[in-house]
Amino acid sequence: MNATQEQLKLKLAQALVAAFGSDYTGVDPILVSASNPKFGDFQANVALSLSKKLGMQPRAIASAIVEKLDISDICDPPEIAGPGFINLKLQTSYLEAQLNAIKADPRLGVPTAKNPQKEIVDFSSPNIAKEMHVGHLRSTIIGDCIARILEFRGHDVLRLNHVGDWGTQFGMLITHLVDTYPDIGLMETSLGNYLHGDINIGDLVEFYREAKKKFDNDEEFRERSRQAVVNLQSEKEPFTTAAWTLICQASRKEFQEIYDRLDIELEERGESFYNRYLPKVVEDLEKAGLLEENQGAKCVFLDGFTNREGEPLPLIVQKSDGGYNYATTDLASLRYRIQEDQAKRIIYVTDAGQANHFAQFMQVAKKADWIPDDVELVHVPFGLVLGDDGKKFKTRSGDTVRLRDLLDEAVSRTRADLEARLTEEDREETEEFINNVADVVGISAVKYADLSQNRTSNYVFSYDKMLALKGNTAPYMLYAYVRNQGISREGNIDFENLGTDAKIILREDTELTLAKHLLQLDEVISEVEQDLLPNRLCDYLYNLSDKFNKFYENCPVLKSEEPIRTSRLMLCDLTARTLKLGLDLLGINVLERM
Ligand SMILES: NC(=[NH2+])NCCC[C@H](N)C(=O)O
Repeated sequence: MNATQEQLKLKLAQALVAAFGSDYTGVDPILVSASNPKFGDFQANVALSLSKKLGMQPRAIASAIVEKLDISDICDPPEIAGPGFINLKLQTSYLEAQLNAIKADPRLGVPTAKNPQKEIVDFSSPNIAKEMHVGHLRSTIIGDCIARILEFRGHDVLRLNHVGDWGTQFGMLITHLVDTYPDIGLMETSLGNYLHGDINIGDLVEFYREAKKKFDNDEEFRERSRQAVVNLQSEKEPFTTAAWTLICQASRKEFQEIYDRLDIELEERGESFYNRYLPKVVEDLEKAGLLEENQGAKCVFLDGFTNREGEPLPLIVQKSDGGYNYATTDLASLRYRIQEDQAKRIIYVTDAGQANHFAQFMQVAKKADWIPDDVELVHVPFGLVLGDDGKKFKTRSGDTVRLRDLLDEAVSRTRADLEARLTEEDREETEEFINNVADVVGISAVKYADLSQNRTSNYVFSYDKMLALKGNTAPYMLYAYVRNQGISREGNIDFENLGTDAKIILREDTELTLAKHLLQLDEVISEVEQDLLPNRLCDYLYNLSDKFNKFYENCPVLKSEEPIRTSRLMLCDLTARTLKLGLDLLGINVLERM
């Protein structure tokens, strides 16, 4: 609901009380968008719902409300239609005034949140020594977009990378490291301990595979790996800790390359961070009387999760060997984020496959009374990335796709398209220009393809579709911006120094439609802030460029007489700035030329 709607709602509520008395204070006037734009912009349906209570015909109720309704500064005189709808149509002068007010505002009329709060977005979160896969890519893109929108609204956002940097697999990785580089030694320095020697892990995924193979086949290796885990978890054995650090750093370097290319800011606080808080989780669950032993494991039985026999399922928080798991870590991190970070909303962005995990540990935390009433926990699930064949996205040979290769491919295809276009248009551009355009458009296409889908559904990854110049794609949106800028440039006016008498004037229907859409940005952004669906913003921007095109087809801009010429140029400029701001919130940089 935007400011205009809020104002209308308020005035309707006041009219209702004026007409029928204070018993009707707080009654919702049921203001919604008009079911048919022919009838106006909004309709209030309250008269129909009050008919029984008042013992009156809805149309009579509607006219009694309208009689007391003073909205002459916002709308044309209201009309009563059908069984008793109150139809409202925004006045052109009102729309003009609104646009003239936002045109000098860098936030384009989007207010900051009334109650800014601490929000944590837990996203990306790949696992050390494993490949960062397309699922992590989705989490990274969606999480970043959500964080950008919350930041724009003025919230204090903590972007957390909950990397999988802890667990029994590190035993075998450390042992394999020692076996592969027998010459390594420990250096103890004032800045901490590290390993020295000729170490070059190279391909970490391959390294992981080798370690796993030995672990599965060699009892002696397995035993040493177990000892390494014990050493690591005690955090007291410097060599093991240094080896672990080295492995994490190698992975981190690879992740960072991806983050740099995608322009992602993230603070790493991995699972290991919570190691020291794990025993206390179990202790406090015990104190809360929630803990039960089940085949040697400590667990909490869950409501609403049952096995095939219909018996309640347990959430294990400590395994029979004393080890902790993914859920224990999430319980510890949850407490830390509430108590230390003082978060009021914690948003977890992962694939829908983890929905049970989130529902389960959140249920346990609620049972233990660890979640204050003013704290909200939200799992933001997303669907799978599929290949053309409708199966999980893979390379032709059936391997998981490396993100680096995926981004390279998007960029090189963009480059090929661009070069073909340059030849066709007989245009010459520098190598630098071509590189930059290919990079921006290629990366943006990958991001936009992901964000423009309703995240809850699976989506089919297709280079052809995401790179198409037509349709709801990044290249199309970036073009819309460039074209728009081109018109403004040709108009040759200085938007920043237009003077106060330069005003937006709305004459044609297509201008009015565009104007109304431009004024809906704040509503869309607060919707995304609530329901965390970035595709709403993509849809908004796509519709914006569609409405702009219709306006541009219908209304001459550069050839118009003043003051219409300047007014229309200002509409172009506002559209361009709205596109730029919207794309920026999606994590996409615009180009001035392409
Ligand atoms: N707090 C969380 N559990 N965050 C998500 C972690 C994602 C996990 N590392 C994975 O790759 O699936």
